[in-house]
Amino acid sequence: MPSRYVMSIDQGTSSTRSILFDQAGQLVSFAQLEHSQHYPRPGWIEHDASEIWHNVSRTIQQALAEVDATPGDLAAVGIANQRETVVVWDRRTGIPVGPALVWQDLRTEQLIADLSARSDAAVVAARSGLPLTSYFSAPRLRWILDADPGLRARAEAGQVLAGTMETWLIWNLTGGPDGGVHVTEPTNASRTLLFNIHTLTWDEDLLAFFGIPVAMLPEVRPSMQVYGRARGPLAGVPIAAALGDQQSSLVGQTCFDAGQAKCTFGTGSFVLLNTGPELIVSQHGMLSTIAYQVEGQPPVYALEGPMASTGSLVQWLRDGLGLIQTVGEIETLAASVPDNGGCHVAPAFYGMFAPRWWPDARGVIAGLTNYVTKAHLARAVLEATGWQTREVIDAMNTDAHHPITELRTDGGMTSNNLLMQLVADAIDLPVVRPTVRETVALGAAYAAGLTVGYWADLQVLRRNWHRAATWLPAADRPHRDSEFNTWRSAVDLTFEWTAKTGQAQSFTGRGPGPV
Ligand SMILES: Nc1ncnc2c1ncn2[C@@H]1O[C@H](COP(=O)(O)OP(=O)(O)O)[C@@H](O)[C@H]1O
Ligand SMILES: O=P(O)(O)OC[C@H](O)CO
Repeated sequence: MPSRYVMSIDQGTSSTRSILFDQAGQLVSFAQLEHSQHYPRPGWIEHDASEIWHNVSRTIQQALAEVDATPGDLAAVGIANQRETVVVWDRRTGIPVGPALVWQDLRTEQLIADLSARSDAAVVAARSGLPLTSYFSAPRLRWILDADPGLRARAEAGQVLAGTMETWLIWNLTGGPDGGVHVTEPTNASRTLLFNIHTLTWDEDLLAFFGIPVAMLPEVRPSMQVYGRARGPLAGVPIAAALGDQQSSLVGQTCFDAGQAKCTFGTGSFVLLNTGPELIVSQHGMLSTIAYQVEGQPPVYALEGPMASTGSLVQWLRDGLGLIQTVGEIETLAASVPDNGGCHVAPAFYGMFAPRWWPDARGVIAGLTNYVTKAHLARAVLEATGWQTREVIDAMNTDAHHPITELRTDGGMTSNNLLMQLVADAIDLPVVRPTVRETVALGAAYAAGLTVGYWADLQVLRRNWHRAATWLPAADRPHRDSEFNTWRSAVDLTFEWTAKTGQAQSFTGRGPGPV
């Protein structure tokens, strides 16, 4: 009997989902488990990699059980994962040597400041396509090595292994200490600061710059390739693709052509623009990254604009301020007023990411009068996501040769129709939501299914994509531009505040200027 499904494992920042998709790209079963977030000190965020692996195993079993499927019903499994989070583990026991350090973790700020001051620091952006910030993996790996005196020697001897989440999961899925395969692929490798995006290899100079022994790093394979066959609950199923979760949603949205773009609006939000075979070096604070690589083919590149604080602000209104009971309530509250009442939110809770890369900036609410109510504040929070998206899209359209003509969207925030309209207004482009919302998981399923021939080609996948709703921009452009400029002035204050007061944990003094 032909295989009925492809499984996708979406290992995200707050939860893990295992999902089965059928040939039409429709979701047929779904299992999800959250894992703990550990905050041992201000700015530190850790995950327990063993808990995550346990959750992966459980959700696989639940997703299969929901439709009475066995591994024999699966053509392949693909993995999409939170990027930049790193874990180091013992090759012989499979036990992590410490917590996984999460992509939002800021503990390496001082290390970054020291490295940035070096005369050879320019090599980092030139080879990796990324600015030297604490967002990416290498400084965290260095921190782990420095924190444990015996660890470097064990790493050099190949006794401990390092990886981002897809590497950890593939190693465990293929047997762990008993023959596990230690691999990564370019979408994840290109987020480490150690990977040369021109040659698609670990870069000797970058390894030396960060002091990372290559012996602990995984082998880099294409994003779409059979890495091995699973053992355990997926026994025998080919593990046929891995993609960083944001690149995975680009694939799930079938943005296969240069000029196609998507934004995933979640805790943070991420715009990716497919730039085709062309590696574009941004002059405006965007990241150059790999979109995906099919086995035997050159990579497809992308420009990316990550925004650190979007959905997390909505959670803050709920949990920090108690202004709403559920995140969904923000829409009704914000829609109860026609505008922001003069108030603007500059969302630098974890610094500002693209296009500014101001790690030390902290949030500002500007324009307060006693006319401003919680409804205005709620509206300003949603607008802040729209304005950040506009900054990113404006930058991409200046850098890229194929301008963005519409934005495909997914992620938890897209259930908010008012937000979708505010984003369309802000970017002055149509915003589209597809019928299948689990596009991160769908992308990894598509990638794995393509590898094993479950789907014939990209054209078949394009036909699976269907528009559920479209928001067109409102006409009042002069008013919009004036509001955007006012918001930008509020964002400028976020840097000035820290510069003048030294309020951040470790103020590095890096601010306005080239990335
Ligand atoms: N109706 C809504 N309006 C605004 N924000 C929302 C809404 N529903 C969910 N969110 C936000 O979306 C985020 C969760 O989205 P999700 O895609 O599941 O995130 P992640 O993958 O980053 O964990 C949360 O930060 C939450 O505040
Ligand atoms: O797991 P998510 O959806 O929060 O995405 C995290 C990103 O991959 C971080 O770069």
